[in-house]
Amino acid sequence: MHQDIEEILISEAEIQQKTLELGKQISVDYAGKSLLLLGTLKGAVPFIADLARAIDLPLELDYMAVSSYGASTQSSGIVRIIKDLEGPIDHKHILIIEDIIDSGLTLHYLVDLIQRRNPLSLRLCSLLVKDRPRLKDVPIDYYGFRIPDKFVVGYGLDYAQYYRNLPYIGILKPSVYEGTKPETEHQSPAE
Ligand SMILES: O=P(O)(O)OC[C@H]1O[C@H](OP(=O)(O)OP(=O)(O)O)[C@H](O)[C@@H]1O
Ligand code: HPA
Ligand SMILES: [Mg+2]
Repeated sequence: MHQDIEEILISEAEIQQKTLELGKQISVDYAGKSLLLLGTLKGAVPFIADLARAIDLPLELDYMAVSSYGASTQSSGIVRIIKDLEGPIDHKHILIIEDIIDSGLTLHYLVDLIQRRNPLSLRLCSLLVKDRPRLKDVPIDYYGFRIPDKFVVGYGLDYAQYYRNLPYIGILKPSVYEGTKPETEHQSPAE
C-alpha cells in the first residue's frame, strides 16, 4: 500500500466487479438504444474507460473538463468548465459518468447545463457517493459504492493532481494535506 494511504476502502478487484455489474445493468436499461457516455475530466477517466468496455450497446464517448477542487480537499464552490462537448446532444441519450459525488455542486451544475441542451434523456452514474449532506441535491441513477465522509484518492481521484494512478480507492492520511508538504512529489506510488 502507498505510504500516504491510511486505509484501502475499495480494492481493485471490487472496483472491477462493480463496474461489470453496472455495465450489465446499463446495457439492459438502454437496450435497443444508443448511448453517449459523458465523462468528467479528469477524475472519471479510469472509471469511464472500464465502464465503457462493460457496456454492450452502440456507444459514443465524449468528455467535459470541470474543476472545483484545485489543490484543496474542500470544494471551492465555483465549478469551472475547462473543456466542453464536441457537438450538439439534442438527439442523444446522455449518461453522465462521475468518479465521486461529494458536495453535489459539480453534478448539479453539470445537470443544469446539459438539461438546457435538450438531450433525449439524461441520467447520472457515479462510482462513489459520499455519505454526507449535499449542498445541492442531485438524482443519482447508478452508483457503485457509498463511502464515509473522508477524503479519498486513487482510481482517478486526486489530491493536488497526485494519486490518480493508484489502482484502488484509499483514504488519504490527513497529515498529507494538513500543512505538511505532500510526501509523494518525487515518488511513484507503491503497493
Ligand atoms: O460533489 P462535488 O463536491 O462537486 O465533488 C465531486 C467532483 O470533484 C472532483 O472533481 P475536481 O474538481 O477535483 O476535478 P478533477 O476531476 O479534475 O480532479 C470529482 O472528480 C468530481 O467531479
Ligand atoms: O474525496 C475526494 N477525493 C478526491 N477528489 C474529490 N472530489 C470531491 N471529493 C473528493
Ligand atoms: Mg480533483
